[in-house]
This record gives sequence, structure tokens and C-alpha cells, in this order.
Amino acid sequence: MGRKAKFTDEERPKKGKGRKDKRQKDPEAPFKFDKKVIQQDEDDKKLSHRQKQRAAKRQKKKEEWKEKRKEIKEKRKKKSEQPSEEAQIPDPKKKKTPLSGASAEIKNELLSKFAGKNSKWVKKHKKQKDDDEMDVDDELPSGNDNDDSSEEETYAVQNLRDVDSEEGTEDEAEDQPENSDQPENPDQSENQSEDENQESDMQLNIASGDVFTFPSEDDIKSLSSIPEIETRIKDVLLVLSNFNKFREENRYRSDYVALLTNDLCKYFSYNQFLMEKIMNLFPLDELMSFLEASETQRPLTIRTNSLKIRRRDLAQALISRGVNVDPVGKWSNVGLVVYNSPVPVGATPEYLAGFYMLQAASSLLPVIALAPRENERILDLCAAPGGKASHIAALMKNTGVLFANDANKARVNGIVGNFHRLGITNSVITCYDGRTYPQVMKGFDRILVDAPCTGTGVIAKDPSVKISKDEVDVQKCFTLQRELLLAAIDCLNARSKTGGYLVYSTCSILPEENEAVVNYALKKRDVKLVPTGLDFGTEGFVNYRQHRFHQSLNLTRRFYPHTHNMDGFFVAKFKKFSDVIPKQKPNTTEDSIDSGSKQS
Ligand SMILES: C[S@@+](CC[C@H](N)C(=O)[O-])C[C@H]1O[C@@H](n2cnc3c(N)ncnc32)[C@H](O)[C@@H]1O
Repeated sequence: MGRKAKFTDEERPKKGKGRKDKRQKDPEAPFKFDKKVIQQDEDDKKLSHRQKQRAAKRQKKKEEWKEKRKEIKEKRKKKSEQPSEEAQIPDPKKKKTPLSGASAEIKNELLSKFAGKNSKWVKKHKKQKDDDEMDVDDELPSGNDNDDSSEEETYAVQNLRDVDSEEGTEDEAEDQPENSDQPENPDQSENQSEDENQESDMQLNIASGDVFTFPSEDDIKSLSSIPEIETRIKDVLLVLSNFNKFREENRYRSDYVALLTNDLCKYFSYNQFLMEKIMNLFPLDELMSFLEASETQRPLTIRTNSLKIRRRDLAQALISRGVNVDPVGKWSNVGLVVYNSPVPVGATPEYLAGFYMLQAASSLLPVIALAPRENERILDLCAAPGGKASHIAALMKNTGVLFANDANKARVNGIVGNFHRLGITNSVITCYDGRTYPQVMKGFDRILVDAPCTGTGVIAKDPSVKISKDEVDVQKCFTLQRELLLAAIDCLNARSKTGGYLVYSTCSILPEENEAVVNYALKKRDVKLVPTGLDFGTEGFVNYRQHRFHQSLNLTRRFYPHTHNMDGFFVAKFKKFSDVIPKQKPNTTEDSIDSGSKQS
């Protein structure tokens, strides 16, 4: 591909205005041109109040960035004058990422960053391992006094496309190639200094070496080797990291984004639909972290069946068989991570005796949020094969009644088998379409809706998701999810003395299946969101691209493989106030968001 064009730090020659340029006004002009004041005045007249606020915010950010970049550059310069041994000796312990092996220093910098978040988690976890006594084995939920919360990283919804859309439509952005260099992700404060470091590193690389030249159509078509794609991904990431500086003349951000999407699809074997969905969710560096984390399965975890054994005793029994286990974290008093095992963990005598259930760490979360109590009447609407339902039964200490339902007959057999093995005696297992459950039974104190979904949070477990999902699948899922959620709310007893709570969860990371479904229910029933009780995880989206959800959506929680070292997961907890069905509002913008028609 046509590489080797060199960029210098010098100003680019000013280009004449193209056709589109003339048509569109330039939102960045106040920060860019010499005619600063005049332009500012002009724009002030044209911009709305909100646009002006945004512009002012962006300018402030940009100035801060400039200052910081300067500082970082100086620091780096000093550092590079005294080369450290560390920088020259490769660390053999460093995690090998799927993108390792490509040539540029840029890539190493980026990669060390990608691996960094998980390694932080791992390190912390190791430290916790020492601290976390095996005898933290109360039978009740721990209340999630989780130290992991300090590691929690909140990410802005913004990403490449959002940066564009903040300026207006994507088309508008395309029309203004000169000015599309926004400070990326202004809300992403936690990652900002890391990003700055990274960017300054990349700039130094640029100053000293090759720079990416946009490939021709033929090059794109003919390119097939993975290392070449890998290098190009790095190059395009670099260009996008400082678009004004590194872009090619007459190339728009959208050209690079399209190229990146195409290459990421090839490199990670996704269809374009899902890759675009994921790109909409994360800023660039986080996108890479997510994609890489989704290539590796999360650690195997098991849940101690507290009806039969204490976690400490189970751990001892397994350790004596050579199974290396550790508490999953302070947030759970029943979860154990299995590091390695000389025997199949699903066939040990302890397993057959019902001492534990094989369960992903993420699947403990909705039950912790549900917080079942003894002697309650609880429904698990989509229960098969019974992982979460059996956890609920254990927390109920086999008292009260647990209704475990699933629409799939074959899968219901799985519930029966597991409940027998685990010694659950307080359950009624049913096989109904959950949407019809209000006609079967009502008046539950608590309900779990662990809804069927696209599985975009568990790509590592089921890589077929990468190529098998399309828009229709997503629509089918969120339609069913909405119906199941409304039916479940109708089954809930608003006057329950102990409860009136419902937890909605999915193993999808798509807002269409999560925040949008929850937002829909908030309008259709007399329910409110309450805190999940999970003090780690990332807040659910209140703003997602052009969509605006109810403010309380920040009480929901998102979990990601790259940030929490668990499958991608979503948890929301509702409290029901009455059986009143709110009057249908006339169609508003938000209604169209809820209908999913605007989801892109
Ligand atoms: C994510 S899985 C549930 C996993 C389960 N909660 C556990 O922890 O083991 C979703 C389940 O929903 C069931 N399902 C799909 N459509 C349903 C419907 N209309 N009513 C009830 N269950 C349904 C599927 O058969 C599947 O078992």
C-alpha cells in the first residue's frame, strides 16, 4: 500500500474551499483561523445557545490538551535523552495481544495500553488474593462491599462517530475535513492522561518515521495478509488520534473510519453490522481493548451451593484434588475462580454431589441485585438451565416458593437436573412463554428477567455471534425483551411487604437491548429504577448517540470483559409502585428512540 508519505510538524498549505465546504459553516473556525474574533462573532450569531456552549467547552478542552501535550512532549524529550534499560529489554511477562508482532513503536505503545487495563485488574486481583481471607463465608449476600470499585472505569459514550455527530451530522463532518480534529472523547476524563501520553508517543514516532498514506481501492481489495491489516489498523488509529495533523488532504474522517471498520472486521472476523455497533459504543482505545478481550474467554468460575457447603470447605476439597481456586472477589461470598484443574470441573465428586454450579462471574450479579429473601414468592421468568434460579433458591435457604420458568422445554429439563443435584426443594418449574405469565400467575415479591439476547457480551464464549447477528436479530431480541419485561412487571406485587422488585439483565452490550428496553418499561408501567446494590460496573447510558434515556438509567450497571474481567453484562433493578398503566403519551422523540427505529 502507498506508504512513506512524510508529514512534518509544519503547517499544511491552506486548501481552497470545496463545494461542500462552501455549503457548510465551520464549527471549529474560532479555534483554527487567524480571523479568530471576527469568525467567533459570526458564529455566535449563527450558533444556537447549546452549540455555543459546546463550542466553548471544546475550545477550553483543546487549550488544556495543547498545554498538556506540550508538557508531555517535554517530559518525553528529556526521557529519550536518557534511554532506560527498561525501554530496551523486552518484558517476557508482558501479555501478548492479538495485535502483537507488527512493526512500529506506535503499536507497542498502544498495545501496552490495551493490555494495561486488564493487567491492572490482574495485579489488583492478585493483591486481593493475598488479602481476601477464605473464611469470608457468610451465607447471606455480602452487600457488595467491593474494593474493585476503585478500579471501576467509567467511559464516555462518545466515539469516533459521536465526535462527528457532535458537530452535526456525519455529512456535515465530512464536509469540513479541515476541522474534524476534535479533542476526542471530551468526557473521557479518566483515560485522558493515558491518551495524551499515547498521543504524544505517537507524534514522536511520526516525527521520526513513516506515515500512513491512504491506500487505493485496489490496495484495499488486494490486501489480504493479517500482518498487513494489523499494521494498517495501527496506522489508521494513529491518523484518527490526531486527524488534522496526520490525515491526508482531501480525505475525510469517515474515509478512515470506513477503512478501519473494514480492517477490524477482517482482523477480528466480525460482520460489518456488529463491528459498527461496537464501534458506536466505545472510544477508539477502549474499542481495541474490548475487541481484544473478547478474543479470550473469561476465567472459569463456580458458585458454591450454600445449601450444601461453605465456600471455604468447598475450596479446600477442590484444592486437595489439585484444583487451583480463589475467591472471585469481595463482591461475592460464593464465587470461586478456577485457575487450573487436573480434572474436568464439571465432573468432580463435589460437582456431582451438588456442592457447586458452573457459573460465569457475571451471572452472579443479577441475583445479588435481586437480593432474594427467605419466605418470599419469587419468579425467574427465563430460568434455564437454572444457574441464577438455583442461586436465588440458595439465598432463600429453600424457603418460600421459587417459580423457575422457561419457554424452552428441552432447556427446562436442565433446570430439573440441576435443581435435583443442588438439593433445591422450594421450587416449582414451569414451561410457559414468559409473555403469557400474567395469565398464569401473579403476585410475586421479586422477579428476575434474565432475558434472551444477542449474546454480544459473551463473544469469547460464542464467537459465532461475530458473524451471525444482524439488525433483524437485534430487533427481534429487543421486541421480545420488552414484552417479557412488561409481562414480568405485571406479575409483580406492588404491595409486597418485603419486595416489589424486579431485576432485568442481559448478556448483551447493545443499548437497544438494555437501556432502551428499560426506558420503554419506565414509560409503560408504574415502576422506577433503584440502585442495583452492585457497587462496581459502569453506569448505564443516559445519553447514547442521538438518544436520550431517562436520567435514572445511570442507576443501571454495565460490565465489560476488558474492564471487569467478566462477560459483557447489563443489570437494572426496578421497584413497582402500582398496577396502574400510565396513559400512552403522544409520539415524542423519545418514543421513536424506544421503538428502536432510530437505533443505528
Ligand atoms: C439468558 S438465558 C437464561 C439463563 C438463565 N437465567 C440461567 O442463569 O441459567 C435466556 C432464556 O430465556 C428463554 N426464553 C426465550 N424466550 C422465552 C420466552 N418467551 N419466555 C420465557 N423464556 C424464554 C430461553 O430458552 C433461555 O433459556
